[in-house]
Amino acid sequence: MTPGIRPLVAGNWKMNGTAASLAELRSIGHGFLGSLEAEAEALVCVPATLLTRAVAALDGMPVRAGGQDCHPLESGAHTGDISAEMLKDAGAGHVIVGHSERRADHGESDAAVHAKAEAAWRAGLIAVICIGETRAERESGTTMAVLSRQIAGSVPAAATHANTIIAYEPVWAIGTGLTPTPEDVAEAHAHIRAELAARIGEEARRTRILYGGSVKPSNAKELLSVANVDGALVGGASLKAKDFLGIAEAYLTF
Ligand SMILES: O=C[C@H](O)COP(=O)(O)O
Repeated sequence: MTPGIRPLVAGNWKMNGTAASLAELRSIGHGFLGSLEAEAEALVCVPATLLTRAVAALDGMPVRAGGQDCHPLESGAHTGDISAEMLKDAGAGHVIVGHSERRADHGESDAAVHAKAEAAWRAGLIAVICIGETRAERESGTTMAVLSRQIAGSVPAAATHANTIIAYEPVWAIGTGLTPTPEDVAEAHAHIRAELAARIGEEARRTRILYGGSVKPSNAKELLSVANVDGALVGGASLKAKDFLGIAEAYLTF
């Protein structure tokens, strides 16, 4: 947690979900009404096929819907791609860019992620920029250097607390049930805050830095209480309302 920063619990449904999943989304929305909405903001980034229906399902509830990727350009001959403007038009408020699965599956470079973050801003979306080291990088002791390189390459210098959220996701912790120790999370988030300050100045103090990677109700309190952890980016556990709400409920205990 960071004094003065309102936490965000964000879900990433990845390539999961059909119309039948909207009931879970509505349960997430209902669950945030009242005491949870007082403590934290909520976002669920759904597949593009569900976005308009997700926005409708969450109408009147304190949970936003977002996208999972965008093309750098506004429109054009790019079969299968979706622009930030299209996500905005569908009702998104946020878009994830540079998730490690996209960096790996689609060869996205830091420069590509940088361009996507600027595209998000152009469309009026908040960019959730993902960074994080692989297992090999962790084991070779280069985690902090990797994070520095990714921030320098992926985060545009015009980033502000209002248009950007950083998500620290150690690649080896995603979907594995493994998590870094609280001490390791603290070290990484403090490093990210310092590197952001060097890049974007004062804005870094108010910019959210989420932790992602095997966050569950059982470890949420330990991870979310770490200094400079301003929320979570949740994959698998965001698919079930009970688990997602169980994670957010950590904020009722601080
Ligand atoms: O975007 C979310 C992350 O990749 C974390 O996924 P996970 O919670 O399934 O480990």
